[in-house]
This record gives sequence, C-alpha cells and structure tokens, in this order.
Amino acid sequence: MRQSYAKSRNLKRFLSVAIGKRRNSSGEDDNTEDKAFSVKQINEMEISHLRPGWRCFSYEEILKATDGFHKGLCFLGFERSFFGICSSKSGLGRFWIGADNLVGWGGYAEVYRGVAEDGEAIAVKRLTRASSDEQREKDFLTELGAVGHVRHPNVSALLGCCVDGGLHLVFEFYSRGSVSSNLHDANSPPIAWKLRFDIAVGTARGLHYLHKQRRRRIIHRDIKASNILPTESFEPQISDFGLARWLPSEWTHRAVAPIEGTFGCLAPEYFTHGIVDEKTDVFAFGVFLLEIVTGRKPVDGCHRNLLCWINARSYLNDGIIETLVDPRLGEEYDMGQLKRLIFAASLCTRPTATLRPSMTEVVELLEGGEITQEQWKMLEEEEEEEEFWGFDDRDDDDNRCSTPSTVTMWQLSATVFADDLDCLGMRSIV
Ligand SMILES: Nc1ncnc2c1ncn2[C@@H]1O[C@H](COP(=O)(O)OP(=O)(O)OP(=O)(O)O)[C@@H](O)[C@H]1O
Repeated sequence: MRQSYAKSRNLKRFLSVAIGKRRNSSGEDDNTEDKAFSVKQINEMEISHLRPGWRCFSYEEILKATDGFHKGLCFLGFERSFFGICSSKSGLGRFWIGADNLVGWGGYAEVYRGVAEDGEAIAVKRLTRASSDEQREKDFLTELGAVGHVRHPNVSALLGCCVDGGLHLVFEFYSRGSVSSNLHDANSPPIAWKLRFDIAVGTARGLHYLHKQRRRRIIHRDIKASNILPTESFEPQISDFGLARWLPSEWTHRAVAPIEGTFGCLAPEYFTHGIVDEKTDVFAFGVFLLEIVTGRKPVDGCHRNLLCWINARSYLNDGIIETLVDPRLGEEYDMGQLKRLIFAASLCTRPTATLRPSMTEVVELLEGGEITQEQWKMLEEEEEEEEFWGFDDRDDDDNRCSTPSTVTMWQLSATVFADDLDCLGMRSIV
C-alpha cells in the first residue's frame, strides 16, 4: 500500500516535470511553463509548439467518461467480463453476455471506450491491478514518453493521461477494431484489396515517421496487425507503444532484455541476441504485409509460422504469387500492388538485418518509386549466408521451410520479378 503511494507520488512528479519543465532559449532548464504562457507577445504558433499535445485528466473525468469503467455483467466476483458468451465453471449452465465499455485488453492493460465532456470518443487504457509491478509501471511510462512526443496521421493520438486511482492513458477512440480483428473475423466480409494496400502504405508512413522524421528515433518493437487500428476513414494508426525504445542518434542499436514482442513477428537478431534497431520493426512490418496479403496469422492455431507457410507454398507452386493471396478475395486484387507488397515483404523479412531496407525505402517502394538493380542485389556470398530463419517443428508438406531446396521469400520475389519489374517501373534484380 505504502509502496504504491510512494510510486504514485513519483509518477506525479515525473508528469509535472514532463509537462511543466521546458528549456529556455539559452538551453538552460527553466520552469517556463507559466512564464511562456503569460507573455502576451508570443504568437499562437509558438504557443502551440510549446504546449504538449495532451493534458492530464482527473480521475473523476475518466470515471465519468467510461461510466465507471463499466464492464457489463460480472459473475461471482470475476473481475473481467468477456465479449461474446461464456459459461461459468460451476456447471450451472449460466451464460453471460458481458462487456460494455471494455473494448480490449492486452498483457498488462485494459482498454475502455468512453465519451469525454466535449463529446469526443476516447479510449482509456488502464494498467490492470494484477500487473501493477514496477516493471509494468515503467513500460506504461515508456509508452507515455514515446507516444506523448509523436504526432502523425498514422500514429495513435494521445489525448492525455491520469495517474490518480492507477495509471491511465487516454487516446482517441478507434471504433473499427484492429486490422487483425478485421482480417481474421470469419463472420465479417473480407477487407477489400484497396483498403489492405492503403493500410500497408499508411502503416509504412507511420513507421517511417518514427524511425526517420524525429530528432530521436523510436523503435516500436511490437508492430503487428492487432496494434494497427484503422480510423473511421480507414487511416491506419500505429498503437501500443508499451515496448517502444528510444534510439539516440549516436547508437547503432541497443541490446534489450527480456525479449518481448509477438511470436512470428520477431526479427532473428532480436529473438536470438536481443538486438534492437529500426530493422527490428522493418522485419515485423514485412510479416504484417504478408498477413495482409494472405489473411493468415503470423503463427496460426497449429503453431505454423507464416513465413514457413509462404516458403513452402511458393515451393509447391513454383513461385506463383497469386497463390499467396487471401482466398476470400477471389480475383479482387491489383496485381501490380500485390507484387509491390510481396517484393517489399521479401526484403523486409530478410534474415540479415543489414540487408533489409529502411522504412524510407519501403515507403518509396510501396508508393511506386523506382528501385534500381544495384540497390537490392545481394552479393553471392550474402545470398549463401541468407538461410531462411523459421521454425521446423512440423514435418507436414505445408511446412517445408528449412531444407536447402526450399524457395525463400527472397528467391520467390526474384523469380517472379525477373520478368515483371519493368512494368512496375523497377528494373530486374536477378
Ligand atoms: N485507441 C483505441 N481505440 C480503440 N480500441 C483500442 C485503442 N487502443 C487499444 N484498443 C484496443 O485494446 C486492445 C489492447 O490494447 P493495447 O494493445 O494497447 O494493450 P496492451 O496491454 O499493451 O496489449 P499487448 O499485450 O498486445 O501489448 C487493442 O488490441 C485494441 O483492440
């Protein structure tokens, strides 16, 4: 009890410093918040530049907005209610249809829908009590530190935070669920090809911003379809910065422990050595592209890895990329865009980090820029070293992924593109 009180005080101090403390023009630390906003001559632009894009919410505000973090019906003191229907373990055959404002949850947080006083739809992410240990608090603050500094049309917009009654982050509310829930929900119509392509491009732009357009680079570390939330107009928003890390300009990478993230999306150098840099996200983005194209999860219910499946599928079908497309789309896709997505994915998921493209190059490629032969050609010895990285834990036909004869993603794209790159404005790479 005492400890959590002390932590809360620290957090409040952190927030007041983060919001209130500024550097004055001579670069000295100075609490200029009051001064800055009391000087009438400062024009609007300067003020909006100084002012953080978010604010502190009171606990009463978020309580009111979420209707007291309303979860719908609870049974016998269970803390969490569920979407859909679940039965009690008592065997009494009781069924509850639960969840009211609870819209999602992850490893350490619950997310509630709410309506702010001004009528804006908000999402309140609350650190769950069960996970309020110091490490989780740190992750939560990391998320605040990262997302509180970013503003981009493809990055989830932080509206504020609240440290009373627990830790809370307040975001704009995105009512369409995640790309993952839309892609894999068998009961709703498949996402149209055009939207898939736009989501890929928008997400690439958001990542490019995090890696390249900020003074200090941000590595997200958990790029995956369930962390990409489309807005009403299907503009993808990169969300969930709980694992994000700053990368100072003088550092090439950082080594982190423990290794966290999502199975099936982890870059080999991160998975094996904990090495994190932009290429960690680039790899995960490549897996995301494949998920969008195929409609398959990075790791399916049978523990089959998507990259393995693609390699096996390509091998069995002589590298015909049409066979990779989500069957729910039928013939409804654009072949030129498909080739771009597959080509980009093949580069992004290269096992050797240094041979993967930067997000600048990925955006360029997806948006139709010319890719020159020299830029992407691998040296022979590099090609030999490029062993496919994946899991070989099943011996069915669909999982022939690590045998030397298997066509890798890279070889697949090279085969397919030899004839077709010209028509895409790119030159042959083989
Ligand atoms: N701004 C938002 N608007 C609508 N729904 C959201 C929003 N943010 C998150 N969600 C929903 O809540 C879910 C969990 O959120 P989030 O991924 O941020 O939590 P987490 O605990 O960090 O998860 P993880 O275990 O994946 O790290 C998301 O998958 C999404 O469905």
